[in-house]
Amino acid sequence: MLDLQRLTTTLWRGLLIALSCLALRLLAIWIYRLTFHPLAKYPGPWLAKVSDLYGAYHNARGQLHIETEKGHRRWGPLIRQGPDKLVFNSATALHDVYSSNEVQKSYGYTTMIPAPGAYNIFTAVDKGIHKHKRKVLSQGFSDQCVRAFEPKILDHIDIFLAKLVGSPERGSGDGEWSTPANMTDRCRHLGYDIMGEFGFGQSFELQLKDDNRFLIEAVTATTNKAGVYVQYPALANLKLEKLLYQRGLGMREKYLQLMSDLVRSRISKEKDAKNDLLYFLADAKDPETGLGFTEDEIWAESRFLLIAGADTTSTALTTAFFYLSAYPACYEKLAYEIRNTFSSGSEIRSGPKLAQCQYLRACIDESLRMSPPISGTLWREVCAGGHVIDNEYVPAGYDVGVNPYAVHHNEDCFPDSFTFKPERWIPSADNSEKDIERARRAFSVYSIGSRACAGRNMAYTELGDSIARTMWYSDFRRPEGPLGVVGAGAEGSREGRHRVKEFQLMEHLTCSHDGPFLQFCGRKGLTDELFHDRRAPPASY
Ligand code: HEM
Repeated sequence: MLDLQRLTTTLWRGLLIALSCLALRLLAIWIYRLTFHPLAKYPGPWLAKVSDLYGAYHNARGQLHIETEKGHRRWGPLIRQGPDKLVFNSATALHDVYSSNEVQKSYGYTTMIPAPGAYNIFTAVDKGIHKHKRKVLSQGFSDQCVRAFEPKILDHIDIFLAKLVGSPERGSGDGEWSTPANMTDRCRHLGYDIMGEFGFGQSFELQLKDDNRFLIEAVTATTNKAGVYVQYPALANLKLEKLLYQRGLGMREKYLQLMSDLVRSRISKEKDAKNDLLYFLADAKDPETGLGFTEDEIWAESRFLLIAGADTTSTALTTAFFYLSAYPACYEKLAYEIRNTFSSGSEIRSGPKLAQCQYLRACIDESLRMSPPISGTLWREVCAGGHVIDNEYVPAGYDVGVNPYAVHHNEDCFPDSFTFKPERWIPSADNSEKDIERARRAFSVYSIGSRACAGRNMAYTELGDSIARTMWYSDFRRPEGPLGVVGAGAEGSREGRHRVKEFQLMEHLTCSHDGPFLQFCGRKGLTDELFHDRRAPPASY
């Protein structure tokens, strides 16, 4: 009995000593990080200086972009946002970081690798591996490939519009408005269907039926988890997703199965059956080395491409609908441009007429500036020898970056930055070429340099066609009442969520959002061609 008591006391003592040692070690690390650490002199939130928990916590809550923007306003253009991380806020820093050879993608990206060696173009930190992947994949993103694919994009957009307008009768222009539709859902379904076809030669048919709509929840769970681990890579070892994203991860199994079936069935088809991305992945070779992709690599790329292409573009489209419905003068100006440039809806496709719609392009860029679909800092690690960023020397081994949301709301680059002003992208008496050049230099929605977005051609084609065709065939507006403000900031909310004309993004790796709800009304005599061959669009919404 006495022995048992003694044993318990010894165990408790041991535990207490172990905990005290751990606490002391942590304290010593924190004191070091706050005082002697090479980045100790930089300002920033206290928690960020001592631990990456700061970034993980705010990312999990979808608000790290907002905290970063607020941080710059409080502490200036250079802040410490993790024990080993610096975030800058200027156009010069943007170019110094992302166009430089002295940095590489940060270690955090490797937490997204599903199995050792299974890199994709996005997660490959090694510059040589990336270069090979980029060369092979870029062939599938060429202008020529996107143009060849455009008729498919247009088919999906016409389904999107037919379902929004609802019926050909509503195209009578008699002011009968559709029931409000949540544009987050509609644009996601459109974006995934287009990407299914572009990537794998097969639509997921999210617009038409709900069988595969679980994909969106599965991808969201994946990006939410990845967003946290990129901020705090050590957390990946704890496998917290089993606790935090249980439902989404259940969906993930179904998603992996669906993707795996898709990839297998596509690979087994004739190689040149269609010019989709899988064709390039399966068959194209690096023009210099003659090397292609293995089946594992194809698998890793296709999973990434779905997220890269569908999630981002659908957020961009939703955002454009939000701002156009929030700024009636911009809506009118765009409607005028589209309705006076084309003579029929089917004429709206890439070509000289669409290219001449400069207000359309300005609206797209301004939406992307206001609410970038990738709003988080894209961390880069400084390579051996260190690197000078915006006149600041950063030693090797530290992570650096510029936050797209913050730099897009830097008043030196974008005056009146929280107002949607497409005019800032167009030369005029009030807006010189120099002003536009300054804005362009700080525009980082697709990032810049060798790791910049490979699919921006495709994104602009999808966005331009969707918005122009919507403006051609229909009018849209926000409904009265509470539905009319879904997705907007609210007065009285915490700072950063308080702007009623700003679309609210929850930043993870890509972004989640809700709304806006919109009503549609077909333009008189114009919607018949939309409903041609689809008299009864399935009423599955
Ligand atoms: C508005 C829509 C889009 C936005 C805002 C966007 C943004 C970005 C950004 C910021 C990056 C750099 C990521 C990093 O450095 O970690 C990126 C990379 C990439 N994006 Fe996009 N993207 C969009 C659409 C697309 C589309 C439609 C595709 C494909 C069909 C695509 C394919 C890629 C690929 C392959 C990369 C990796 C490039 C590399 O590392 O070499 N993106 N994108």
